[in-house]
Amino acid sequence: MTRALLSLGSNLGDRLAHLRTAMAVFGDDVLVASGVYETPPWGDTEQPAYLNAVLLVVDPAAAPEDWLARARTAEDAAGRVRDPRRRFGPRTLDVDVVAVWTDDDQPVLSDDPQLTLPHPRAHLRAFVLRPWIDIQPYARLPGHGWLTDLLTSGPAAAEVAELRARPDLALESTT
Ligand SMILES: Nc1ncnc2c1ncn2[C@@H]1O[C@H](COP(=O)(O)OP(=O)(O)OP(=O)(O)O)[C@@H](O)[C@H]1O
Ligand SMILES: Nc1nc2c(c(=O)[nH]1)N=C(CO)CN2
Repeated sequence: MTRALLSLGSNLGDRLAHLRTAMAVFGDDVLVASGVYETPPWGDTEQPAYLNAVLLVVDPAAAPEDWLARARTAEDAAGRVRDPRRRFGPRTLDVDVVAVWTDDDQPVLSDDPQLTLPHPRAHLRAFVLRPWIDIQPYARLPGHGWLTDLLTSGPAAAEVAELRARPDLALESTT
């Protein structure tokens, strides 16, 4: 199992620093990082705006559950506190495994509640699909088709216009 698309989100504290914490945890396995977008809160609207980005990561030795374990490591490193009473509530860092592909480019499918693949809400989220198409214009979200179609006529299409690119907030530090 080698490739994964990860979604990063932060809306508490130093949001960019938290996204960069995730970059650091995945280190050399980051093949491409998207640009950063400022996005209105989805699912639970009474919270601050998020910064969102995605990473395409590659590790020939990583099983799907390894990506999830490393996502949790990144969230913990950013000091995430879980509030079980608030499902889509604010957080320093959220790292979701959007999809995983095998060496021979087959999507990994799973209905395990601990690691559902692809992520069951990815197709509903402009904050995942919009940064993703920047780095993989011809990608498909397994089970949901082309990103181009999802962004133009899928359930998240109307939200795309609410996202704001933040080229001033690069994930990869140039200094
Ligand atoms: N593809 C996936 N990526 C990340 N977590 C997943 C995935 N599939 C299932 N999970 C499980 O979801 C549980 C809740 O994760 P988390 O607290 O990050 O959810 P959330 O961020 O509030 O909601 P969402 O997953 O919709 O962004 C975790 O215990 C994790 O094991
Ligand atoms: N814009 C935006 N909204 C969210 C996000 C996120 O990353 N970005 N993450 C959530 C956690 O499930 C809930 N809502």
